[in-house]
Amino acid sequence: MFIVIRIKTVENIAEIVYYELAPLGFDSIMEEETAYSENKTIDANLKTTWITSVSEENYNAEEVKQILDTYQSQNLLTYSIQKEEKQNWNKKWEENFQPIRLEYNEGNKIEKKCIIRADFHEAESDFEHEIIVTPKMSFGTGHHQTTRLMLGHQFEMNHKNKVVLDAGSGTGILAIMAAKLGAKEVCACDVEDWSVENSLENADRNNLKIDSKHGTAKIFENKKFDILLANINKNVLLEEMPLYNELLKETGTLVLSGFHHNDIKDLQKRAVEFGWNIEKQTEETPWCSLRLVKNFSNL
Ligand SMILES: C[S@@+](CC[C@H](N)C(=O)[O-])C[C@H]1O[C@@H](n2cnc3c(N)ncnc32)[C@H](O)[C@@H]1O
Repeated sequence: MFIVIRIKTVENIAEIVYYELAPLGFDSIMEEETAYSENKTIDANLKTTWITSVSEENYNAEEVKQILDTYQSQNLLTYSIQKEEKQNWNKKWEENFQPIRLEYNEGNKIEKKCIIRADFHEAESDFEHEIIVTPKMSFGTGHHQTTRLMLGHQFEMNHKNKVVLDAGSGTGILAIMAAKLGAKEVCACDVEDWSVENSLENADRNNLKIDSKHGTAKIFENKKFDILLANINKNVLLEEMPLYNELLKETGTLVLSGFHHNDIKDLQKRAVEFGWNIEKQTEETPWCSLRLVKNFSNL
């Protein structure tokens, strides 16, 4: 059984509250029963119902209540908490979600890099890459800033013949991109079994093979990777950086996202402790990402 929290608030507050709940084991936050049509502009000031859940075993009632009550006392939200079976609260959105088109300005030319769409959308052949996803309960459709930040790094990195790990795969979107960019072996893991299942289904949808397992990156402790992608959250990243360090080859690249601008210093500090160089840092406010490479002068 799951503890399900419904929060009535505007989009920005929902994101901020989720940022506090994620380290307590909550999965992604999604809008319940809201279907955006192509013609409807999304009103970020509209109060809608947001839903997030945590398994009953991981639920810390006191900490959760403290977080939610702080926002409620400022009239920023109202909330309810219930025990429920896991189900696809995302269904209505999933049936209507709009494709994400990743286009970049290259001098005076627009580079149409990737379209992320569902199988019910028309194909658009002018994009260099295409990813087809049915997200169900999993995170990773390109609608969130952190996914786009991760993909942005991937487009700039050489994946040819590389061994790649997508830690915290959600839909498997980053793993699928790695395979499309020429990786010779792609592994993925997630602590939620529905995400493992979903990543395998999505890889299949894109006619690709990935080795997706249930668990943290530790499940691949006997392998070494050229590229490790981890879009999770600040606390997990800080805790697992020693593990990522172990899993990466000496020439490896680590790409991280899932943290806010205010927390970037903590991650940079940790990276320096491990002798990593910051190759690139990107931001889609308030979310950030870091691309790290091992510092050869420290070896
Ligand atoms: C923000 S989503 C990222 C999904 C996708 N990779 C993307 O970039 O859109 C984070 C995912 O990490 C998973 N997760 C959380 N803690 C984890 C851990 N310690 N190890 C592996 N996966 C974890 C969650 O279940 C969730 O699917």
